[in-house]
Amino acid sequence: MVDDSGTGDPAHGAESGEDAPQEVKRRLRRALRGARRARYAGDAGARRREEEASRILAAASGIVADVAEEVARADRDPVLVACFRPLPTEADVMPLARALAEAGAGILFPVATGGEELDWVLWDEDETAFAPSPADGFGAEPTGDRLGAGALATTHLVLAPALAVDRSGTRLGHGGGYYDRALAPARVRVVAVVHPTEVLAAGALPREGFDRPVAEVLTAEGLERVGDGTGA
Ligand SMILES: Nc1nc2c(c(=O)[nH]1)N(C=O)[C@@H](CNc1ccc(C(=O)N[C@@H](CCC(=O)O)C(=O)O)cc1)CN2
Ligand SMILES: Nc1ncnc2c1ncn2[C@@H]1O[C@H](COP(=O)(O)OP(=O)(O)OP(=O)(O)O)[C@@H](O)[C@H]1O
Repeated sequence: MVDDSGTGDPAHGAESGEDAPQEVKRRLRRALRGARRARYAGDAGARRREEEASRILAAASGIVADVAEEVARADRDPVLVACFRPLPTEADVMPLARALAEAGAGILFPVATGGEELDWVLWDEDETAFAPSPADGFGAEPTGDRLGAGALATTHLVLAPALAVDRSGTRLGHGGGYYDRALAPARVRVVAVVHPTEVLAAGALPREGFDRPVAEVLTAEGLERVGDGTGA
């Protein structure tokens, strides 16, 4: 039934497109990106980010211990962890990536394919060069053999970038849908990594059918379970 009452019924706004989830997400992304630039751009922002990177590493000690245990248990293929090469105003996960590599994990980074999917490259700290991605907005990405778009299905853990996460487990990314697509077929522990102010109240972010919830969120303030902690 079409609501033409003009009374402010939420269904009315949804039907006219005003509060469609994609529109709400767009507005939230704009605000969150602005807040990120204000807090993390420039010299003072870079210092804040660097100081937070060591606290992110400390907060992730349980993750590093879990991965080290998995490495000790696994007697065959390498234990893989997907990470991301942070853009200058994203939370800096590189010290954590190095710690996970030292614990014996193989670290994957996403690369653009030119299409709707991401591909994944295995990182070697001493050998792998990062070069600017040919795709807009992707930042630097590693050069090297590509493992294929399905690589997350074989990972032990995915550290996912986000602009924000809410306490029901909904993750808001940059809007490409890349992580939602990559995670759709993968039953894997997903930990989003964001700045402390980007962990929002449950329900603050709209969730659509294809949005893949996360089980945990990692910030400089700690590692927090969100939703029911299973990523459901
Ligand atoms: N460090 C890092 N690497 C990453 C990601 C990330 O979020 N962080 N990605 C995570 O997926 C992928 C790249 N993400 C991208 C996501 C969207 C757009 C993009 O062009 N977005 C549009 C629409 C944004 C909007 O609707 O607000 C745009 O900016 O015009 C580009 C890259 C892979 N690598
Ligand atoms: N599993 C999927 N299969 C096909 N298309 C998808 C899937 N998931 C998301 N999309 C498409 O991607 C678009 C962007 O999704 P969304 O706004 O949730 O991105 P995001 O989660 O912020 O971005 P990202 O995952 O790259 O960080 C959606 O409008 C949808 O059309």
